[in-house]
Amino acid sequence: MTLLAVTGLHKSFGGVMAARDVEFTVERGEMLAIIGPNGAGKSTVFNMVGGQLRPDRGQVLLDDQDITHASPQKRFRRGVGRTFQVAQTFLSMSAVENVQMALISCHRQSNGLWTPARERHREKAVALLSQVGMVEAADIPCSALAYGDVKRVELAIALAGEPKLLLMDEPTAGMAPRERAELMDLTASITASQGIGVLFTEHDMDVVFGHAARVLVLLRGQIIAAGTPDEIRQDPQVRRAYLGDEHALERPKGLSPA
Ligand SMILES: Nc1ncnc2c1ncn2[C@@H]1O[C@H](COP(=O)(O)OP(=O)(O)OP(=O)(O)O)[C@@H](O)[C@H]1O
Repeated sequence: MTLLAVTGLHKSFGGVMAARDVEFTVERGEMLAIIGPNGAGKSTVFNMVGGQLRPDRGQVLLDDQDITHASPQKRFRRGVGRTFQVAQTFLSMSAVENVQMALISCHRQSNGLWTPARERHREKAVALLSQVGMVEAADIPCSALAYGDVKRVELAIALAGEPKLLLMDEPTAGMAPRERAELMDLTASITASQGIGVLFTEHDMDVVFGHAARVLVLLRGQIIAAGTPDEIRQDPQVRRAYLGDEHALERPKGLSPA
């Protein structure tokens, strides 16, 4: 069964049609990237899947269940996890405490329990940090970690919710090129092995073409192409959309779409 099925999504802001008739699917273990020039509608589509925006029309199905009008919290409980452009960790808390907090919140145990908070879910939190290669930094405050390491902790936090679908909003923003590839390799191996579907937006074309199984290209709210990275690279309409530069999608680094 398809994990995520989006059909006929429309959203307009006043006279601006930010998304029109957007349709796509994400399978278990698949990484789908949404790309497009600035203002193409990527955030709008992303936020309609995450529940931050309500579509004017259309449907979002997760595991065949209609979540079109569910709140972000309800989607989270159904298995939609999310990471943000700027990492959302508590900087004064250690890496493991951040993951423990996420686990406590997932189990809705914020108060009234006998176990001191610092011990709750510690074992599970350490296991999650180990998955993202951060176990040795478990007791270091996030404020003292390199940004790339904070992003790994954030991935562990997102995994604490045991998502079926992970939404990643520009996951590598602000990171050095090598760290970007490492974070995405890690994400790909964890999500593929656990059958988690990933939907991500990204401006770095190395990340997109190096890590997405499929790519969706938006232009003025509409999908103009969908396919494998190779298919997208060869698509003439996509090439035109990127600055009219036919080599734009071949550049090794730092593509800035129009
Ligand atoms: N809350 C809003 N109110 C009015 N217009 C909006 C709003 N959000 C988005 N838009 C408009 O909808 C269109 C799509 O915007 P969106 O932010 O989804 O694009 P994007 O592809 O994510 O762009 P970027 O790459 O710059 O983040 C743009 O024309 C934008 O100005």
